[in-house]
Amino acid sequence: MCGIVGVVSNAPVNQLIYDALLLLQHRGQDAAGIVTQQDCKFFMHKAKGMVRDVFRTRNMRALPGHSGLGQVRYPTAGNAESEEEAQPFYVNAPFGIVLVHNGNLTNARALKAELFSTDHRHINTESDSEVLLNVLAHELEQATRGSALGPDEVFAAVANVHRRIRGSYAVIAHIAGRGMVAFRDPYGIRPLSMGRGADGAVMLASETVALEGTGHAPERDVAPGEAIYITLDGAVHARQCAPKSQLSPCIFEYVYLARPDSVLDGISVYQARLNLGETLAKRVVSTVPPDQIDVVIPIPESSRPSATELARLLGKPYREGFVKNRYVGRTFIMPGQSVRKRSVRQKLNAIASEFAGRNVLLVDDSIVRGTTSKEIVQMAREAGARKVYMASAAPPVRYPNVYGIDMPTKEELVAHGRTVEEVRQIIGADALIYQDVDAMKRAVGALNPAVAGFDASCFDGVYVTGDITEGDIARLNQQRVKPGEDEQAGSRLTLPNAGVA
Ligand SMILES: O=P(O)(O)OC[C@H]1O[C@H](OP(=O)(O)OP(=O)(O)O)[C@H](O)[C@@H]1O
Ligand SMILES: NC(=O)CC[C@H](N)C(=O)O
Ligand SMILES: [Mg+2]
Repeated sequence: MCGIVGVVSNAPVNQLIYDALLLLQHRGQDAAGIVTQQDCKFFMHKAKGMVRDVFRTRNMRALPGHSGLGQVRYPTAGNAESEEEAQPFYVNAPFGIVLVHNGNLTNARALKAELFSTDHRHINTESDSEVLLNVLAHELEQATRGSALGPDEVFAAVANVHRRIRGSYAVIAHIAGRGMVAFRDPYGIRPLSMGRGADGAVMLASETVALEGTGHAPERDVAPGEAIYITLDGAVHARQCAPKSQLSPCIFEYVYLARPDSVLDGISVYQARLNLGETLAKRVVSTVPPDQIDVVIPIPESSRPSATELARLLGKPYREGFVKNRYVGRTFIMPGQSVRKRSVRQKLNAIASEFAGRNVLLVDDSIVRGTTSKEIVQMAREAGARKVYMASAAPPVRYPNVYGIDMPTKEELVAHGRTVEEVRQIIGADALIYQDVDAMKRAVGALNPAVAGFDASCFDGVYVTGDITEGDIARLNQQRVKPGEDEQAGSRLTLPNAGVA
């Protein structure tokens, strides 16, 4: 996951995009970028780092114009270390296009070869998003041979993009001097919503929190397979561009990725987490007799809604036993296991009085590598807890994700190939209670009957696009550039980071 935003307005948009990116920071902490457009020229600044660190006043001043895009990156393809892979990406022909992408293409390598041999396009990074931009550019070029660029040509191009690319993609692209096009993959794996400001500005963003937080009333989601084309005068055109589509969003958005105050595809993330707490309560009761639990303690931040509901249903006090250092980011989306491990202790500290002599039920939204739960169980014991039970609002994470969550190999997942009892021993808890896969799908799905199903592949190994083999998973992992490898690769041309204008 990454966070993306695009806006067409009749006033300067640089601050608006910055504010929206701050509201999407939880979706990507590695790099950030903004591009604006004025008089058919793009102005861009992007770099590694969090939004606050990437943009200084001088950078903001150099982003004029009434339309633009932004992105916060959480790398899941290519090279996490590379500044060049920060988004937006730019291509000069046809028209001049910039693009931001949330998701992960599963056929990027084959497309890269095809782009070179057939379309004669050169890709200069390892990023799947640069591949995606070039496919779109090629298809726009084809669609406008002999005709001017209008909604029909844009939609024809997007239809061909759907034909060529595989995987997950929520995309916003800006065509210089013309308009902005947004589209989602035919399963709607990654989210994308549209809203409108009182002044008529149209904004697209990964989550409704970015719309609301910048004064844009959420209007609707971009449908799976649909494309929306907004011309620079603010006129909105929409068309279904995929031959077949079926709304199957990534369930991990509701479990962990999205902010609880967002509504994605008609489902309140907060309510989804409450529901998960409710179904988890039933599992807890059948595993640990309630009279053996003194207190329910959440592991901040994402588990709080589930933990409150769980405590309420068990009739147990809900207490804050861990305090989060708000200046440390989300640990799961940090690159590299050693930094993640160090960050858990930097991020969370126990309030000893909440643990001393008590049987505590710790609640987290999910256990992925087990980094957090292992540390936390130990911290609870060090703080004097008598018994430490652990409950996860999500089922065991057993399979790699190929759609934009950084879980590339099964070996790194603590529950892969292990029984619940084996995981319990590893994290050192006195009991471990996981959510059930079907119960999770029912708990979230009940909130919008229009959702056909979910991509829950990291829990059940069923990949919603239906075309993923073990070999694909291994190949996708191999294609990622690990820290340190890029320097050895050596000869890649380094282009300037900013200022395509
Ligand atoms: O088993 P692990 O590999 O440790 O991953 C799971 C943990 O990571 C996430 O927390 P994170 O600190 O990223 O964010 P949060 O503050 O939103 O909970 C998630 O909420 C779990 O606590
Ligand atoms: N998680 C994402 O959405 C990442 C987008 C893209 N695959 C990248 O790695 O930059
Ligand atoms: Mg957490």
